[in-house]
Amino acid sequence: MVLEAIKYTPHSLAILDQLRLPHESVYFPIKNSVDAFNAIKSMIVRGAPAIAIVAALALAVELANTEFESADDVREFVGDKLKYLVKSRPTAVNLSDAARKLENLVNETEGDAKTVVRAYIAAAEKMLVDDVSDNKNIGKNGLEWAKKTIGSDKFSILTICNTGSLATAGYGTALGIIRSIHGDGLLSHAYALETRPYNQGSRLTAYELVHDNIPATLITDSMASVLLKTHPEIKMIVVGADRVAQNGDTANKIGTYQLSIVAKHHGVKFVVAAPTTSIDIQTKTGEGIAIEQRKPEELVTVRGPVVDKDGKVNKEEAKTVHIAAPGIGVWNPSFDVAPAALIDAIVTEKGVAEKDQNGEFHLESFL
Ligand SMILES: CSC[C@H]1O[C@H](OP(=O)(O)O)[C@H](O)[C@@H]1O
Repeated sequence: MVLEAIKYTPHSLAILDQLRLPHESVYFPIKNSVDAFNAIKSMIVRGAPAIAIVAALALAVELANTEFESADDVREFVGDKLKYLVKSRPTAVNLSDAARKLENLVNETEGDAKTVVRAYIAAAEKMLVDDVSDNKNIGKNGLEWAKKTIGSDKFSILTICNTGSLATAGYGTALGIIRSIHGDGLLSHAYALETRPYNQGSRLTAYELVHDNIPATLITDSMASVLLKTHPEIKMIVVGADRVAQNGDTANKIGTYQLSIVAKHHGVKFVVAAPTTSIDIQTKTGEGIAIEQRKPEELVTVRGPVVDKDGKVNKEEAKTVHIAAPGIGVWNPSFDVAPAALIDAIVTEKGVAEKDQNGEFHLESFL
């Protein structure tokens, strides 16, 4: 069975509720832009490519179920809804990139209201299809780069957060590279960071690795340094991206920056996997990337199914528990920035970006 975060048919959209994974697999209906905004904001769906696609398709469903007097009414409606959806999460560029492309499309499409609606829906549906093929190309390009750079012996890989089928339309980006390296017989073992505080690693990446029967081990974020020190077979850290600046600085899940430092110290390749829709050529460096601050409750509470006295997980009963001293201050940035200087390669669907002899990336050639 293929893992599907997004279920779409013309006029209807449902997303896998990622707040209930890994213990429950429940699809959540999305009828319009408000449903999509709330699902993205609350992280029922998350992952830079996935939130862009869900936003685009939610508006497609809403348009298909709305009557318009004129083409200009459609254009105004689409513009307003996309501006609203972009506000749901600020750091990942995929959402604002998709919104810009879709707004331009409807403004450039001539004809009556139904023609403009049809053009929007076709473009949104193409994003869903293109994302999966882009991810498979990222996987292929990452595998070829690994063979060239690391060699043809089996090796192990460490990753953070969730960058798989649950963060995209399918296959994944960084986890897509792990899938491709595993599929080629070159993967010895995958290590997944639990990725506090939202636990995308322990809840989502672990779920995908078990689903695909990929040999893997879950570790806490604090174990990453000593794991590299004691496991020389780990030759690569591969991470996703929420926004890659023009110079290659990359915003990704909180904890990524320190992995780039640890990788450098231990001589491990640090690789970013990102579709070109994650590259923001207008933002010159990582200094220009807005970092989303999330609410303290995500750090001081944990929700999950109750484990009864004999260790059995009771999926019928979920509880939220408080795990910090009441009254303590909380800092909860959702992302940080790995500097281009510590990144060995940025793997896209169009090829692999590496730094020139001056230590500079040239990402514009991939757009
Ligand atoms: C291919 S997913 C990219 C990116 O999105 C995730 O963030 P979040 O789970 O908060 O949406 C994480 O940073 C992934 O690396």
